[in-house]
Amino acid sequence: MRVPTPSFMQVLKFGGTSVANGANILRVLDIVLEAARQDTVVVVVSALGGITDALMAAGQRAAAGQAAYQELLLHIEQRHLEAVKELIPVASQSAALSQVKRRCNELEAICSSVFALGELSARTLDRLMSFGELLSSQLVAARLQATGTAHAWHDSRALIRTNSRFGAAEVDFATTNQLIRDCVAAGPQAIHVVPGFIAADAAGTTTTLGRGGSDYSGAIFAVALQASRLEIWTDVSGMMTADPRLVRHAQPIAHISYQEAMELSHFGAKVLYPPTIQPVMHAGIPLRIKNTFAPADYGTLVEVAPPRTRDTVRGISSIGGLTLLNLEGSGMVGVPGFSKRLFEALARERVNVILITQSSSEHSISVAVGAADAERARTAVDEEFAHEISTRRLEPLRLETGLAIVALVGESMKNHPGISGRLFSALGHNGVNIRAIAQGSSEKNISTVIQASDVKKAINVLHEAFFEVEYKQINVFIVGVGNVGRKLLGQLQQQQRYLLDKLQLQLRVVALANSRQYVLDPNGLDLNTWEDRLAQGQELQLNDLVEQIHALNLRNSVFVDVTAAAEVADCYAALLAKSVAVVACNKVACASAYQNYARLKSLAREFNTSFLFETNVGAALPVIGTLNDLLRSGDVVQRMEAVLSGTLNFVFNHYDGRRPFAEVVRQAQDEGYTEPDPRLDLSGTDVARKILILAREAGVTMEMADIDNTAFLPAACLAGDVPAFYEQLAAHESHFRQLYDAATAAGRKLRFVASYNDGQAAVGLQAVGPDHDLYQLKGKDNVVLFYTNRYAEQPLVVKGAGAGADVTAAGVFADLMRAARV
Ligand SMILES: NC(=O)C1=CN([C@@H]2O[C@H](COP(=O)(O)OP(=O)(O)OC[C@H]3O[C@@H](n4cnc5c(N)ncnc54)[C@H](O)[C@@H]3O)[C@@H](O)[C@H]2O)C=CC1
Ligand SMILES: N[C@@H](CC=O)C(=O)O
Repeated sequence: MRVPTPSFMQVLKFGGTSVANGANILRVLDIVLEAARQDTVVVVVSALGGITDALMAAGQRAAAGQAAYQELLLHIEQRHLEAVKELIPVASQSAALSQVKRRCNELEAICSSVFALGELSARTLDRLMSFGELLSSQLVAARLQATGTAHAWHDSRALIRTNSRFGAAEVDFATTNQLIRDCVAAGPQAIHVVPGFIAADAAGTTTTLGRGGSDYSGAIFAVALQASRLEIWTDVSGMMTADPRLVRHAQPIAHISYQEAMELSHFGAKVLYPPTIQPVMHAGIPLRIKNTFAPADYGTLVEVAPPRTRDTVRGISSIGGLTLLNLEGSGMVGVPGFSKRLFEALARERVNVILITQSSSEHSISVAVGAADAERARTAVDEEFAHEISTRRLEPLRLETGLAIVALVGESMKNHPGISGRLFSALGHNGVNIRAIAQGSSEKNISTVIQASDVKKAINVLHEAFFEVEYKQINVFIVGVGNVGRKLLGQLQQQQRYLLDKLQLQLRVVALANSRQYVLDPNGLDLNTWEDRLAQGQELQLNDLVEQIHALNLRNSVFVDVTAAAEVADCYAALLAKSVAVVACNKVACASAYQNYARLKSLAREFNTSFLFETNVGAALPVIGTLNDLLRSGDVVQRMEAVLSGTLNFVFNHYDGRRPFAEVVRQAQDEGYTEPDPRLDLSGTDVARKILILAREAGVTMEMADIDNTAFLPAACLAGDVPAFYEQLAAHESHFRQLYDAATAAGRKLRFVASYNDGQAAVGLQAVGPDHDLYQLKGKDNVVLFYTNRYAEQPLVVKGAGAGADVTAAGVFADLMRAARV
């Protein structure tokens, strides 16, 4: 790299949005005049935003015999005439207006020839497209003229010499440098205005430098003039850590090396046309990206040795619209020349290879190419290897479509172990499947090939992992807003600020549903107004909701089931299989067929997500967590004895014959301890589910039918619906009174006990004496006694409130935090 000699020349290039209309051009000229107070300035101008596309479309329409090309020409002319009127006082408009008219007449003539011939060659297209930059640069010059500012306008076709590769011409730098120096450096003016993008071949025929080529024109002028700097003025404040359209918290990168800028620009950071960097890098010219609409912003300085920052990754970028070509077969192993033939076949078809990866077994090579090239590539490669395919040494080329590359870029990555580990773990936790990986030995770029539909999620997840250490977004979908759900929402609302400030966690409730309706807002619902929003929500179809959760594909997604519904539990598998974490206080899934319970747990493991249900037993008490801790540390559960029903404990602690049994049960329901259907509590089913879940968590394969449930309710109480149940409880008051009196007479208390012993589980009512561990259990408390190898004599005891909407909601909240891996 050469150290440039001091120069008082700056090259400023302005993009299409910067010169989109008269008002913007005035901003541009403020910037130019400011720069010209110190240095000679070369102003490289792009076409007005949207004009190049309009010119191409006009040419294509004309070639297709569509007279409607004229509408586009009219539109192009109007845009420029309007700009003249905005820029130049009426009295002096006529010269500029007639210049626009003249250019547009030329344009019309070319288009009508294309129309007559029905053909648009690359050469003619270059000619057509050149009008965008010719017109825009002349507008800028016309304004300078009108304000009496000394300047010179030059036609870049006389200054930049290229070969005749129309559409992406290659520059002859030796001739170009001389032409530019002779013309610009020799001129007395402080401001030189030139059209970007266009050039000419040795015969003087118009060529173009590729889409985005105005940046490249800027670099060509900067190098030829040995400018002190090149500034690319655009509509964003520099290169960003990620595409701001995809990542809300993307930040401008203040300093970046040429190499990193090159990597990022190749990988879709559209602010800079990739070929721009190479020439200025070799000439050692600093390149600055600035925002025309926020000129005070620092922007991005591309330089040799940017200052070190704590960020090892400089930016994250992506390219979409890719197809992976997979060449596989045992015939390649140990045989030199296969890759050469593969790449030659692709090169013959002018297929641009974007990424290459080969397994060390040499059994397969994967190559990412643009989707538009894929079928041509398939034909070329299958023809090249026709013999090997027919003899089954190779498989026909296999194509995987709908892919994209997401890449981490940063020169410091090579000095930091663990970058790829963080990348894979962040993507893995979010169910982003990596189809291929490439990392050069220079470690400036780690590229992953993933499904295009995962790009937004992947970039956000990686941005959080590498740039937002202090900030993580959790997206929550809550189904069920009854007793517990409502309390949960209240707790989330109350804690949202705390979570953000203290844990740097942005917890967003994206969807809410009850049995009838749901409301979904990808930006998160306001928890102060959720009831109104839900009341105006859409009719709930659970499958639709699940599909929408998949389609949104938000990072760190957690589905929370606060219902008692089997159909909601039936959704878990589909969610877990897409790496959406599931938190449930609904016990249906874990108490369903063992096979289903085991499958859900295995899906969570397979898809690297969480299935959490601590509140299934003992509400927020750490029962399942404690059991898991015992097992993980190698202990073995021998026996469990427990009171697991808050409702039944409340009922037997409050019933003394003075108030009817039915009334005490009603109170338990009113206080929010019972299941939505209280018959599940009173019948012992809820307790049977809980001991089943504990036994399963302890490693036992068991079904509901294996649990011995000694009911204490007369059968008639369960014969009808809930109102009938209460009527029957009242009708059988003497039965309950008898149970109570018998226990009291013996100095005992009634407890509904769940027990597990050596693979057998049972639930039933017992009258326990004062020396029994369960005798003193107050109110709605639950207790679990774990007898294990380590806790053989005295059990490990977990005890406390085992029911109630508030505590249950808190337990769900805690699981939610665990699922978010906070
Ligand atoms: N209350 C407690 O102490 C504890 C309760 N639980 C569990 O919490 C869950 C919820 O209990 P509660 O809030 O008392 O029930 P609830 O009856 O008050 O509320 C249930 C909610 O689920 C909704 N829902 C019902 N079926 C639905 C469906 N098919 N699709 C979508 N939404 C549906 C309802 O509209 C309602 O919003 C139950 O599974 C219960 O076992 C767990 C531990 C303790
Ligand atoms: N209905 C249950 C609530 C918790 O699971 C109970 O009473 O314990």
